Amino acid sequence: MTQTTVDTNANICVHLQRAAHTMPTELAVAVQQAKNGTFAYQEIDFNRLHQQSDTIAKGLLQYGISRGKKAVLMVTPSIEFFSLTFGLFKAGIIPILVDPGMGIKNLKQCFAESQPDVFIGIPKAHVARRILGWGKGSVEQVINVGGTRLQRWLTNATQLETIIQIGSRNTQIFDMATPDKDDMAAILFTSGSTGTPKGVVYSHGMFQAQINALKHDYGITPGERDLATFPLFSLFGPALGMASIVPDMDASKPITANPANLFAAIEQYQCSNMFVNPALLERLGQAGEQTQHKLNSVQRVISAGAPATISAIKRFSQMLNPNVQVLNSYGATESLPISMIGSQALFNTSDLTDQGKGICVGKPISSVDISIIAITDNPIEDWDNVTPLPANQIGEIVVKGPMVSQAYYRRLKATEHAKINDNYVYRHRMGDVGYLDDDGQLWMCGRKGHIVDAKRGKQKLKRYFTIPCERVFNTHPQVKRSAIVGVEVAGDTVPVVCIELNKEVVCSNSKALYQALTALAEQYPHTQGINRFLIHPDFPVDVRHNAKIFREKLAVWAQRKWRE
Ligand SMILES: Nc1ncnc2c1ncn2[C@@H]1O[C@H](COP(=O)(O)OP(=O)(O)OP(=O)(O)O)[C@@H](O)[C@H]1O
Repeated sequence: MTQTTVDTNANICVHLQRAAHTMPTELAVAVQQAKNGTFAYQEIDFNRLHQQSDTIAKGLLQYGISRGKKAVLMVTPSIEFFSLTFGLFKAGIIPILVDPGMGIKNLKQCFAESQPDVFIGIPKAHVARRILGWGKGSVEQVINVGGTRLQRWLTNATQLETIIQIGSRNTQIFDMATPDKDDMAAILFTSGSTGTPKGVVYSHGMFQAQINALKHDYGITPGERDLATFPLFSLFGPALGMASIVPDMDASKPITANPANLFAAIEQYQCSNMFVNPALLERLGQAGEQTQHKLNSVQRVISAGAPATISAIKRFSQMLNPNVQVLNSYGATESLPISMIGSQALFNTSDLTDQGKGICVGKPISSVDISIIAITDNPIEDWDNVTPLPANQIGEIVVKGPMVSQAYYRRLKATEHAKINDNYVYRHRMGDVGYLDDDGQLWMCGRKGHIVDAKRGKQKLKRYFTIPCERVFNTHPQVKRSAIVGVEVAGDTVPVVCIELNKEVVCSNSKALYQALTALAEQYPHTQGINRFLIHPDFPVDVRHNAKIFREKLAVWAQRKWRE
């Protein structure tokens, strides 16, 4: 490997190649298998991972899957998942990554839209593919990973072992694909919390920028060990010279994870880094509190994907050594990470959040430019026609930077609505609203599509932003969480706040609670006028984060309730 190859090739695998040369026998990936309280681990070092992914790349190409083809990858985190993904990148085949947690209907839509040429999956995925017709009409080759003899037979697919055999027969040194930084590297689907998931086109340059951010803004160094609970992030480990330790859990439903498995993996490998989403942070924090568990090796915790509550971070932090921070990251599939705030600084903002100032998501990551613009549902073609809003004014969050995606896959309308041309580089409209404060910190005030405009007939009376309103009501001890929605009453649109009760506090009288919440609303100008509440037994939320409230569903429910 020459230095020139590394510098001029935007393929993420050059980092793996480099690690294979500089630290060949160091651990790259360990995968845990838990059974009745005992743990086994499968391990692979950087050199073997590099070799194995080379072999798979050769095998895939020789098998007839040419460069530029698109391959759905539905493989659970395992050694094979890592070697396959790196193998695909090396071969120049574009992986399509979907979260199985998004549900059958959404998955079908994702496959119809992304038109995969190849389907690579575990037996369960193949059985679903065959029954539900996923990829019918576009998929030409199917490859199965793992399973029992019967399961393999049911898949009616070529086995990964066959691909490896084909690749092994070719003993020539493999030259990985050398894409340009703007070439498509992968298609990643959003979680679909505001509608149908959208395929985000990832370029090699975006992955590169994410790796840079992890190195420079998060301070990750080679030789570290990461408890990898999210498949995409776990891929960055080996690219950073950091080992990914994969615990035995269902990554698409983190809330169902067994904390004992995760604690054991951290202990076994003395993990210095953890990537956890807020749902898992909450679950692990509760378990840690019960058993007085300590995570002595952990030096850094990265939380991303959805807002984490201060109480959950505080509880979790009790397991950490003093001065170890939970780094809260803000971003979206389309652009990640955008900003970050450490837990110490976050705790100092909690009073402002409770008063309705939004959630502080910190300062921009280096090389990211954040602007706030006037809220509109229309497409904006050119940045030259936009005047950003001054500090402290709520508007749409717009971002620019090397990790910002430039388009959705085959979704012209969505691309038109989300991208703004700025001298041939596109800025991304996050679909969130918020503001920048005088210190340049970003405050999130909710999703644009969830704003409630109170109206008399068609005339707008007042605008309510979700997070600033809801956080005021959430300070009431009987409230676990709340969600504001718009309901039509006699031709007018009125704000209604749905309440999920805190089960630890008994609520004997809903009338008294509503009175107390109305009085709370009257205390702040931005919540004044809210006086309708409904108690909901259990908010519909996304499975991955257990935090993103499906407000569209709640609005329908609230409308029906109001009519009853
Ligand atoms: N730290 C954070 N604090 C508050 N909200 C966050 C944070 N991180 C992410 N989010 C929210 O999550 C969104 C990104 O989530 P993701 O990319 O998974 O897709 P989604 O928005 O849930 O799905 P879709 O775009 O299909 O509706 C952000 O736009 C923001 O609303």
